Amino acid sequence: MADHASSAHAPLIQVRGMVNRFGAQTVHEGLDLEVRRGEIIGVVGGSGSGKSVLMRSLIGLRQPDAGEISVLGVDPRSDDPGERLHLERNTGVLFQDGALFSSLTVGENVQVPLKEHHPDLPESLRYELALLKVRLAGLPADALDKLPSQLSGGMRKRAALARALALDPPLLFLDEPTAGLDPIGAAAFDRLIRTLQQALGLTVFLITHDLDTLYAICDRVAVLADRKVVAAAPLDEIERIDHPWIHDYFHGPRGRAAHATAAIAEDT
Ligand SMILES: Nc1ncnc2c1ncn2[C@@H]1O[C@H](COP(=O)(O)OP(=O)(O)OP(=O)(O)O)[C@@H](O)[C@H]1O
Repeated sequence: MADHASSAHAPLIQVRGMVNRFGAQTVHEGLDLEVRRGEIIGVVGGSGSGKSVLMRSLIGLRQPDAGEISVLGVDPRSDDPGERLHLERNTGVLFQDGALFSSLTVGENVQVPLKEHHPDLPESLRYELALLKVRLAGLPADALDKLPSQLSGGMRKRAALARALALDPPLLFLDEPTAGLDPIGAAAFDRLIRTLQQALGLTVFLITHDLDTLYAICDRVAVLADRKVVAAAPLDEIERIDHPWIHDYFHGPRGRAAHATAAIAEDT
């Protein structure tokens, strides 16, 4: 494992010159990105700009065509089983659709990573840990014994978050966590992520289309356009960048509304 992973100041994620192609289509061409320890970085970009492909490359589900990636000091596609295990144990992932096992209860879903990585844990302790994560994700204890189909969309997201937190990972990947939630549910989920990030010292890589989320909880925003990250900076800096997609996104009607909501939230 690379030594720089242990340095408190080293970026937790570093991408250099990444290329991703599907046949004749080039999705990323020379993409660079750094994610700093302890930040929530919001990743935005038009539909098809390659946000999910970027995330899949970072969690080792896709081998980029070129470039260097380091996540927690290791290459996510390393052949070394120890390095792969290190990544699996230290990253939590919340996929867009939650990706819960539909035939397992919420409690059993949360216990899946515990069983896989800590098979020697007594069953009673595994149950207690699952209960803790479910409560941490803001669900009532009785959600533990329910099937995902018996929960609302917002509760399913929380259950998936509980599973992502099962192994106490320092790094969390969230793909559109508030998609499909009503504005009040989305704002509550944003607050939950911020609270957990602060309480647990998490680093969060968060793909979103939700401008309210960006204004509410992101420390920096990375903008994907033109097949790369065209800017990664705090929102106030991003808003001032002269780029057509950034301008349309942040200064269109939805951008103005989100800005106004954030200003009101700050005043109250
Ligand atoms: N497995 C695949 N095979 C072929 N093309 C793919 C594959 N995965 C992604 N792509 C293409 O790569 C491009 C980027 O996809 P990606 O899902 O990363 O976009 P996105 O920015 O996450 O979009 P959205 O905001 O709509 O979710 C798209 O044009 C998509 O069709």
